[in-house]
Amino acid sequence: MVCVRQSMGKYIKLLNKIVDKKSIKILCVIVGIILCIGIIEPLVAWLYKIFGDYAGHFSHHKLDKIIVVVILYELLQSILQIVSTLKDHWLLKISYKLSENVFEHIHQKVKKLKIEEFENETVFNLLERIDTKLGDETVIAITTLFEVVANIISISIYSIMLGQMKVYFPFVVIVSAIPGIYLGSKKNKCKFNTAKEFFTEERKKEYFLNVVFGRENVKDVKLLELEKFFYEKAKSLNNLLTNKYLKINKKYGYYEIVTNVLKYIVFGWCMYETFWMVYNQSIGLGSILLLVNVFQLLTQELENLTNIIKEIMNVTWLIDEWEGFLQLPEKIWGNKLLENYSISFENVTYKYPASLNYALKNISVKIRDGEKIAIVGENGSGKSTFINILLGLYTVSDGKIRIGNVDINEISKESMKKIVCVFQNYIKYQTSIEENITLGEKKINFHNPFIKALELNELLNSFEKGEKTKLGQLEENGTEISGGQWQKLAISRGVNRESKILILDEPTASLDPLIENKLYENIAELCKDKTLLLISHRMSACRVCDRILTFSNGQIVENGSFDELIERKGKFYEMYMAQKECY
Ligand SMILES: Nc1ncnc2c1ncn2[C@@H]1O[C@H](COP(=O)(O)OP(=O)(O)OP(=O)(O)O)[C@@H](O)[C@H]1O
Repeated sequence: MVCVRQSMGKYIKLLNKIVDKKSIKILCVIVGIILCIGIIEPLVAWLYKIFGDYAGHFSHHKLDKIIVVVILYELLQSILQIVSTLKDHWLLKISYKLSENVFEHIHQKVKKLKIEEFENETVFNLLERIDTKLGDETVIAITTLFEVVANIISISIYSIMLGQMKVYFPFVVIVSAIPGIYLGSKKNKCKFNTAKEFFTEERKKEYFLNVVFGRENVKDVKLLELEKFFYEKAKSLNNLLTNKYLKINKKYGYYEIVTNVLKYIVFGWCMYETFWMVYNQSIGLGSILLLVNVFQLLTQELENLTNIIKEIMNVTWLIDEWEGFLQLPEKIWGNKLLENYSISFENVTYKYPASLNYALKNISVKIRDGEKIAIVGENGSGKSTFINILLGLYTVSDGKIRIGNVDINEISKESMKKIVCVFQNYIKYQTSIEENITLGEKKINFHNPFIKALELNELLNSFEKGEKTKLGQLEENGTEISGGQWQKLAISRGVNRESKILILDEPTASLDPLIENKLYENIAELCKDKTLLLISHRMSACRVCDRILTFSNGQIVENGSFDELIERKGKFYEMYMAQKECY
């Protein structure tokens, strides 16, 4: 009882969050319809009994009454049909509305979540489960919740009907259904827990299937004949999951057979009693029809009740997860606006939440506002981590970071937005070229010197629909573009936004040498009003920067101009010479 009260409490809390004024109106209409159905259904069964009684003692002068009963029966059936159709329509409407509200809540929370939370697998699973299930489950549970009322009305009316034959009939029928209801809820909980426990396996299975069937992987998969390799992986995970669910079904299947047998023994007994009453003429023939009908309907209503309880419990368990999700730490922004964008790292040390090793160790560096800095180093030396921290994506606990002399944790979101980064693994958005660059913000600035240097205009002119050209394979008439062209769009996206610090992580890896050269030669002019941080594995490109920071094993091991580092003959010189020898 306490458990049910708690479930209802949580449930109402969730409803409070997601039900708005418009949904309340729709819900009222649905409740009205459901109540109508709850009353009409037993009436139909009652008319069926009256018809049976008249048919049992047929005489011509009862014909008009029989006709009235048949007409009423038909009338109620058609009304039932109409209100059922209306119910489906309104249910669909409320489903869309509530799903929208749930997703809005999820979206708002995800927006505020700290990025570190996405590193944790449990949180990631939780997010995905809530995202994909909570909307649907809540809607089902809300609508079924109102059906409880209709159910109880129907069950009460059917019980009164049965009780008129023998007082204990409704009692034994309901009691015989209780073990089934109990087992149903246990089986459901077991399935839910299994789904939760094996969520990672389910996700892996989907991933492997996507590798085999995904359009974006087709070249690799076909060329290397990877179908069998990945399909086998998906198959073995699928077998594991199927076996788990089969085991649950098998276990509860035996119990279900026993409870069903019990139910039909009770029905047999009621039938036997009814036959005797008809035989003794204490009740009419219609009562047999009523018993068959009502037993069927009553057990059906009780089963519905089980399903409703199941849905409510499903949501209750999801609500627990939802509450856990709402408790996840949010990124807290400061309120200070920046006047300049000089950067200072003092003894900054950082370790990713999921890692045992430090990605950055005791980093101290100062960068003046407007300086052009190249960041170099071996793979895994900490360059991207340095950038991620500067962008405020990850929070450091050891050391101090200041931008414009303000602690990074106190800077407003508005000011932090002026630090723009074009990541090495940029996203290829499956939208139009224009949207790829603007992402819903201001228009493409074709006067931007960077965009001019990238020859974006020439690229757009090569397509019939220019910037409106749809990219990717989501749409039938989507256009596929080359790797270098995608990179041009990614850089344009970054430089089209107003920035004070521009970070380019391996920006020219896919660009042709002519464009690349044009960018590097003019970099000082292109970024004249801002700080530039350029991560590059092309040592010669670093020549255009004021200073070079060489990262090694999470530390800055060199800090100086191109000429100074060449002269020093250290790590940078070693990497530079290694590349030079290839030419
Ligand atoms: N999300 C993460 N979780 C755990 N460890 C990470 C994560 N990202 C990076 N690392 C680790 O942190 C260290 C620094 O990685 P980082 O990405 O900063 O290197 P990088 O210098 O940018 O390398 P590359 O030149 O290959 O891009 C590496 O040892 C890497 O394995």
